Amino acid sequence: MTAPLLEISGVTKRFGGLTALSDVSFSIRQGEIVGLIGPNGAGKTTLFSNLVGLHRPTAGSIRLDGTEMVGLKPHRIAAAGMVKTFQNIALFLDSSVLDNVLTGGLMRHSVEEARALARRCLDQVGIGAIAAKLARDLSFPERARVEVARALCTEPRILLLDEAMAALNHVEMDEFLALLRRLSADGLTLVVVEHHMRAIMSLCQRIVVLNFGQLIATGTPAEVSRDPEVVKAYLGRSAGEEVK
Ligand SMILES: Nc1ncnc2c1ncn2[C@@H]1O[C@H](COP(=O)(O)OP(=O)(O)OP(=O)(O)O)[C@@H](O)[C@H]1O
Repeated sequence: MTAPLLEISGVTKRFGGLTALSDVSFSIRQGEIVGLIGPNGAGKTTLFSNLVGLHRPTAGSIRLDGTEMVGLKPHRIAAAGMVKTFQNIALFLDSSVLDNVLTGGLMRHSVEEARALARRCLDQVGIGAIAAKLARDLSFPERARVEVARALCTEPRILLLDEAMAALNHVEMDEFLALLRRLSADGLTLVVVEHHMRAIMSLCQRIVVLNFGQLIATGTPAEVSRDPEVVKAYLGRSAGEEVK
């Protein structure tokens, strides 16, 4: 058994009197696709923010390939190989797709190298043809892909996707899922927060369920979808489909 790529141990996050995450522990192996689900307010976004250094956990440890990430600034964590895409896609609207994506590469590369890398990342996500388009003119599916390309331009080992499929219809979502499967096949480790249950269940090998900041279940999609506590907290309300 190889050591986990990401090891989350006893992570607690309090905002004043509110405990958004309570002693959360789980680990992720290299190459896995893990889904993170739970009702609104369960702590999913807070966990992502703690993982990438936007928030510092009140307690606990986050080890990436054995190295402690707690206390590091987001750019150091990104340089170590862990980045997230954003729930509300924050692109530079008056810049081209290529310029938006190359910002991800400037951490390690010169502008020229970052531009070449950005072109490869755009090709990787299937939108090389729209490199010159302004971000403000993009469709939702294009935006979702640009956001992934920008994250890929940081050359991550593990990519956290925060509701990247929220604005997509079913056909667009299936195309996006195919992209994520390709990235996974290329060796990228993925953690996906998503309310679309069909997407999560078909994509992920393993699912972690949060409720009121606590980890209440982890297992394969089949295991968690028949876990009585998960059904009560989350799935029961959705009849197995989209929840919001
Ligand atoms: N910066 C903050 N200050 C205070 N409370 C916060 C902050 N960020 C999150 N919270 C609270 O922490 C809890 C967890 O919120 P979080 O956004 O992580 O949940 P979530 O599972 O991502 O929900 P959703 O599915 O709605 O995005 C909520 O009660 C939320 O109000």
